Amino acid sequence: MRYLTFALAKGRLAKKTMEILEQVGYTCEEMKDPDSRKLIFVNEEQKIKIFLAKANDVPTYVEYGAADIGVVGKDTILEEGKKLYEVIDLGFGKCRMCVAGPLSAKELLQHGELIRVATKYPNIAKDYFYNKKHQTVEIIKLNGSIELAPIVGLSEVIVDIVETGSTLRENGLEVLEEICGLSARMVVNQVSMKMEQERINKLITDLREVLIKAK
Ligand SMILES: Nc1ncnc2c1ncn2[C@@H]1O[C@H](COP(=O)(O)OP(=O)(O)OP(=O)(O)O)[C@@H](O)[C@H]1O
Ligand SMILES: O=P(O)(O)OC[C@H]1O[C@H](OP(=O)(O)OP(=O)(O)O)[C@H](O)[C@@H]1O
Repeated sequence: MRYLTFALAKGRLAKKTMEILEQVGYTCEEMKDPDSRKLIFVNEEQKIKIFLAKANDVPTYVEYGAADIGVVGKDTILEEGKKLYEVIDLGFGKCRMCVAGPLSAKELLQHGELIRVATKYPNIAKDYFYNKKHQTVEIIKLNGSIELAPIVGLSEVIVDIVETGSTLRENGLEVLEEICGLSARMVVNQVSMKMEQERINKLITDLREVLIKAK
């Protein structure tokens, strides 16, 4: 039997991802060592390999088939636009992709003004403003602390993730428009879906059962 390889997003989603995989019987004890610098873990018995990668890179590993399966946020899937199958909404890592800014920017948005939009997600922002709202905007790519942009005058609004809303609140910003809801998803390589149909379908069925029981 060939190894089934999982690419998991490190960071916020990693712990819950490992927990849910354990609930369907996939384990990698070695991964739990916090001091380990090892990048990939093998479970010989279960014929699986698991590696943690930067969230943005997970769709790339899965598209090229370096991983059969990936677990990553819907925001990353939308932003990366890779060819893969999205098979399950895992229900954790829930948050929203929003346009946010000071309340005064609401009018600029409503009047379709040529505004500057700072974001870590240029493709999601372009799709929203160009294709859905038919509004011309200038997109400015940033890599973090996006909420700073309207405060220091880099942009009028931002497109970013909102979970509890604390970061916006503490910086005098508000949700101005909601783009979409987000959560962790399982994605599958298109060839693996055919070649490893039986094992992957069983994994999907088992995950669905775990998710239903947890409700
Ligand atoms: N409050 C939140 N902020 C950011 N992401 C969140 C939040 N809540 C849930 N998520 C989800 O968790 C995923 C991973 O977030 P995480 O911060 O670990 O990665 P990242 O944003 O790629 O990290 P970084 O670029 O800082 O390394 C996001 O892609 C998103 O789907
Ligand atoms: O609504 P909240 O619960 O406040 O969460 C949202 C914030 O969390 C994320 O930032 P992160 O912590 O990943 O840091 P970053 O800005 O450096 O990406 C996101 O980009 C928001 O800034």
